[in-house]
Amino acid sequence: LTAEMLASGSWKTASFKKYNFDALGAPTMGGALHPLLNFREEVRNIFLEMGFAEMPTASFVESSFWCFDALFVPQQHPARDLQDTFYLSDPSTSLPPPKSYYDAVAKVHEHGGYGSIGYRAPWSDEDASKLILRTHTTATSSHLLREIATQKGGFKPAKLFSIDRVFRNESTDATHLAEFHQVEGVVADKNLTLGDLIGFMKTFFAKMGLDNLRFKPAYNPYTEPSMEIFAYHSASGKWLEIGNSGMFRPEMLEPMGFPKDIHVLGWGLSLERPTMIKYKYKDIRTLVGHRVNI
Ligand SMILES: COC[C@@H]1[C@H](c2ccc(C#Cc3ccccc3)cc2)[C@@H]2CN(C(=O)Nc3ccc(OC4CC4)cc3)C[C@@H](O)[C@@H](O)CN12
Repeated sequence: LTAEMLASGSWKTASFKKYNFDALGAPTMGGALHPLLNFREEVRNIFLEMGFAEMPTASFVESSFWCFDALFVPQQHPARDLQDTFYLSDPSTSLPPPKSYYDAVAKVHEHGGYGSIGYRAPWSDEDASKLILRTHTTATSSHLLREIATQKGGFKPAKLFSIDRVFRNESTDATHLAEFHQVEGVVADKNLTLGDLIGFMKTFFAKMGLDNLRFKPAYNPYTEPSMEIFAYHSASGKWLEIGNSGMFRPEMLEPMGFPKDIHVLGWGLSLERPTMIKYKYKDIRTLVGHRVNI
């Protein structure tokens, strides 16, 4: 039956086969979650079943103060250079946090304190106020930790996680983009030890199917001791670097207002690296939709 037959009236004399009401319609292609968002849900569920609460990570823009200074990252640190960090031009600066906290951070950088000799370099208010695209979700952790340390009713233990986009001014290639999703777990409680950090990571990574872990001493400005984490990946038969971790330093926690016996541990990894391995992507740019001439 066509439009012409209807218009000309020839349908009246035409013979048609019996209408098959049982015929199936054309198969419709159902939608699917993007692999990255699929894996993000898997990681979110791992944290939730470990009793962690999700941090509010909506601010991609942060001040250098919260992304670096509050974390005791020195103002001369190369990570703060233009080739590693995206700086905003308009607006280019932010308002400082409450003066008492700001001054405590400036003091520990310039003169030390809490057993630390500090960086003994002149503090720059201008550097601390510069607005950037956050280079790690640890910037959000520093906001939340400050809130926990100063909340009404005093400190209460916390288990927090974040999974969101971070931005680094890096050249792109098959495994690096100028942005990626960082996954971060943070625990604040009385007298936490390195053993607790290792225990949390063993539980977390075991839920990702990584049981055989090794830890290697590393350096972060905001954690001491710090460790890189490696896992034996049976599918590839290789040891893979799967993240970084450490115990946040007193030079960061005490200016925030934490009592001396409250320790904070943290660990982090990316979302893209495991997703690429799980879904067998060779090039990260095909994972996130950049046009790639492979
Ligand atoms: C600029 O690079 C940063 C990113 C990203 C990363 C590194 C460190 C942190 C952190 C942290 C931290 C430290 C202390 C306290 C709080 C947070 C977060 C993300 C991954 C971290 N990495 C990473 O994700 N690797 C990884 C993770 C899981 C995985 O699972 C597969 C099924 C087997 C495979 C690989 C390690 C490397 O890929 C590394 O080369 C790239 N790293």
